[in-house]
Amino acid sequence: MKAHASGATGAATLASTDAPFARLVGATRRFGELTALDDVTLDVNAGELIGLLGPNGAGKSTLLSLVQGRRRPTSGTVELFGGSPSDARSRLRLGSTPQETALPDTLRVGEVVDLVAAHYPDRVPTAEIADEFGFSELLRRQCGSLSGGQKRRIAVALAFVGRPKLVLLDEPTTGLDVDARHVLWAAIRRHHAAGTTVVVTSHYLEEIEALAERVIVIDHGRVLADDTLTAVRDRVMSAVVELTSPEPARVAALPHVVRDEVVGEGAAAAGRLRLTVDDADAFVRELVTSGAAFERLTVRGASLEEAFLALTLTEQATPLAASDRSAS
Ligand SMILES: Nc1ncnc2c1ncn2[C@@H]1O[C@H](COP(=O)(O)OP(=O)(O)OP(=O)(O)O)[C@@H](O)[C@H]1O
Repeated sequence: MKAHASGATGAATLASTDAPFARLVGATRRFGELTALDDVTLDVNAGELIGLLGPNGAGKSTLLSLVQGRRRPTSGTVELFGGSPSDARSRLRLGSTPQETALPDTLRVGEVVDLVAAHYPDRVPTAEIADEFGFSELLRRQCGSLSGGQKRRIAVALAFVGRPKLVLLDEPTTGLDVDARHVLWAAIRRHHAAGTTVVVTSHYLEEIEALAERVIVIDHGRVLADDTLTAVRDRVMSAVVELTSPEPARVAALPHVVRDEVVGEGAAAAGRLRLTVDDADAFVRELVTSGAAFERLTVRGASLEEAFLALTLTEQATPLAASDRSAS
């Protein structure tokens, strides 16, 4: 795993400092017995657009809350702009959207935008931000009358209204339809191109693919991968192969098999194997060359859950026990 990203964007040169905008070193956060974040070390550098990808409960929000200074690490350190995340000066350079949007029901949308913008020395004009995030027609509406998706769009826009250097977006497009999602993605990309550093969390691979240049995959509080989008996509793009074979242990031991299980019940399903492989074409070539008997082979793309699982197993390089292979 690498802790520093290439930051290969033109926007990186706009930064006034070489220090990372955020730095976590061995950051661990526990809630009682539960370790939500486990020994995380990474930098967020100026100009990056980072996707934090992980399933529900992976620790994404916890990581953001440490950077925002809303929570403290149980152990390890977290810095924001080279100082404490709870320092008010640091927060002026930070924009964020809470997962649960809480806009005051009785205020008009335009009033809320002005209220939030008033905290910042240099703000985006209301009409401009509304146009960019697609809610110009809502400016005079009371927040209480808005749909969940409309509130979501406004909440994300609020993260950018003070022209912060670093924006943290926690699942920005949850609950949005495809069109609204695309409007938001375009606005996020525009702000990034103009020099804003962005960290966005999601459990949708599609969203991370649409936005991020660097991807950090997190699960059970641990960083499983931290690399370019292309490199991470290659690794999570595993496939699931099913086949029936009288010699399952031999098939499961072939190269490219990351995970194996026997599926189905009863005699009819005996020898039916489900394999997660990191390269389906290469696996099938190996299978044929091996001479192992097989029939009824099917291949499909792995679900994100299966891909995460495969990634976890690859990272830990867990040897699959022979007993697992023959388990029913
Ligand atoms: N205040 C809290 N008290 C106890 N447990 C918590 C608290 N906040 C988070 N957790 C637990 O920590 C783990 C990580 O949660 P976190 O919200 O960071 O995950 P996430 O990746 O953001 O998930 P999601 O995608 O569902 O929002 C989960 O098991 C969660 O239940």
